[in-house]
Amino acid sequence: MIEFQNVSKRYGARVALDDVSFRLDPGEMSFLVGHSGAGKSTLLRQLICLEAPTEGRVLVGNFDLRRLTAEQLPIYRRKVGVVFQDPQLLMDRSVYDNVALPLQASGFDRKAIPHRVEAALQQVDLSELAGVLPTALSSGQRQRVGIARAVVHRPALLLADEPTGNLDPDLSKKIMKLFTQFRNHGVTVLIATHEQALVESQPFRVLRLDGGRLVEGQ
Ligand SMILES: Nc1ncnc2c1ncn2[C@@H]1O[C@H](COP(=O)(O)OP(=O)(O)OP(=O)(O)O)[C@@H](O)[C@H]1O
Repeated sequence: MIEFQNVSKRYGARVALDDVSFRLDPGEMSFLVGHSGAGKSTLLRQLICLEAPTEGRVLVGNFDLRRLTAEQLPIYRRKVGVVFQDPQLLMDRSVYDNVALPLQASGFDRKAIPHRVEAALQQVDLSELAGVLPTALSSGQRQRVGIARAVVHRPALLLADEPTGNLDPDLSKKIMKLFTQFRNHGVTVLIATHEQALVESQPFRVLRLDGGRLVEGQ
């Protein structure tokens, strides 16, 4: 599903990723760990095509990210769901509207949108709160809205950057359970996190970056 081939990323003289190679199989779930500044977010940015590597190649499914055309980029992006530490919801729009937004923006069949949004909200156990504003939600609920928004396109790949960073341990476990459920439906999941206890409590592969080098999990 994902293959990094000798990927390096430099910002001027600063090396953020240094000759990183690994593969993730379809439906595999893994953690991306490492100290602050180790290169976790940089690695995720290559997968979202926010940046290109300085050297090396990133393959995702049938896509070689270096060779994506302008027409292929939005098609690729719809195959990738992204969850951030702060879900950055639109506070003046309902939960439903927040989750519907990516579908509306991509020109998804309008008649099919309600069904898709309801299915995504059901997956994160928020169906009953579809009509409320995010201001009325707890931080754990807001994060679940962010996850519903990330999966509403039914992506094959789900990336998360510190998705439990603002949550207490019980809520973190609940979020992890959701990721595991997506994995059980065949989604490839890669979660960048600082939370060692969370990583140790789960049976998944660990990719560890240290100063931009992949030192564990290749
Ligand atoms: N746009 C940029 N311009 C210059 N340097 C950058 C840029 N983005 C990242 N870096 C540098 O690349 C290195 C890796 O940063 P990155 O944000 O990927 O680490 P991280 O492991 O995600 O850290 P954290 O856990 O603190 O988010 C760091 O030295 C960082 O300062």
